Amino acid sequence: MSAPSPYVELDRSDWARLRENHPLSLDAEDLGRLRGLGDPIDLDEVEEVYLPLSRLLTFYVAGTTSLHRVTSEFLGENPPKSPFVIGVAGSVAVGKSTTARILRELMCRWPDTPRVDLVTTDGFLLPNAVLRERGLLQRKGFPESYDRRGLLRFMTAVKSGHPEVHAPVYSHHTYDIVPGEHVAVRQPDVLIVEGLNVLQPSMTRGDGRSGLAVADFFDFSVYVDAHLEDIRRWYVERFLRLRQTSFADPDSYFHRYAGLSDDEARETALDIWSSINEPNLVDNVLPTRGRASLVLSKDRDHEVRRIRLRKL
Ligand SMILES: Nc1ncnc2c1ncn2[C@@H]1O[C@H](COP(=O)(O)OP(=O)(O)O)[C@@H](O)[C@H]1O
Ligand SMILES: CC(C)(COP(=O)(O)O)[C@@H](O)C(=O)NCCC(=O)O
Repeated sequence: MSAPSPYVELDRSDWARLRENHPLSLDAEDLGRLRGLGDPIDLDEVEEVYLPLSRLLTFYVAGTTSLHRVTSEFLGENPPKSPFVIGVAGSVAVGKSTTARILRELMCRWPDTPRVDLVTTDGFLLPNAVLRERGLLQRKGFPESYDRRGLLRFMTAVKSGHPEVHAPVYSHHTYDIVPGEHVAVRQPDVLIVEGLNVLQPSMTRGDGRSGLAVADFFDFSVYVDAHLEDIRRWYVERFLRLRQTSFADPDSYFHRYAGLSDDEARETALDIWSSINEPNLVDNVLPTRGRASLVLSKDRDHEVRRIRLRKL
């Protein structure tokens, strides 16, 4: 007998059947807008992987809403509407942002969840000046490089049904927090929170914190998974592509990399990958995979091949 697991595992074709003939309402143009740089996702994948997931999520939203109603009736309260919160986790360069954007687009087309907001946790990174002061500039993306208390306060306010909650904004272009800018979250039906570390357990009690973690506010979570060697390759390929796009702009923090030859760019990307992103993946991100409600496993071509859904 195989070891008991809280997950049920399906291959893509079995999972795809769970779509139950629900029509796909996205077209190639929508997908072009949602796809991240270098992500080859096609409409078949949206139809076979993300459409069944959005259908499952509508059931979860309904179930969670009734559960909240029961609690409110028990307490004799009439609390403000609390959004259904979905966390999307995984490595740098695995394609979390594409997953999050597609989920958003599909979920807002279901009748019960027309308002879906998306927030990325990079807005809660500490500004470069603070990272520098704390000796953390080479640790961007590690749990300690975030304003974790700020992120927790944000989640608590959103979940409490606060009419308007603000999140700071990060720019990949300037590689820093954008001063004075924010995104506003105004009581959506669903909030998707995407980021490397969203499934991290709470900070230790010794830090004098509440013991709560961002993930405690999730109603559902997705971990986007792939083999480390594949993600490393995707990171390097994206870095090579960024030379022609983002890095080409003189205002880009990475502009100094725009003129690198292919070999030099590959070497630089591998250096950043192996000194920052791979250790963070191995030490902090991957260990949280077992906390996700759903794990999407990609093959070497970026295609989702296997789906694990938590049933316990
Ligand atoms: N240096 C960069 N300049 C511009 N955009 C970037 C840069 N690095 C990453 N991005 C973009 O930021 C988004 C998030 O990237 P990342 O954190 O690696 O997560 P993922 O690839 O899993 O979505 C992606 O859409 C990616 O294309
Ligand atoms: C901004 C990030 C830390 C991701 O943040 P997230 O939204 O996942 O919290 C990451 O994309 C990043 O830029 N890492 C720094 C190392 C690098 O340039 O690859």
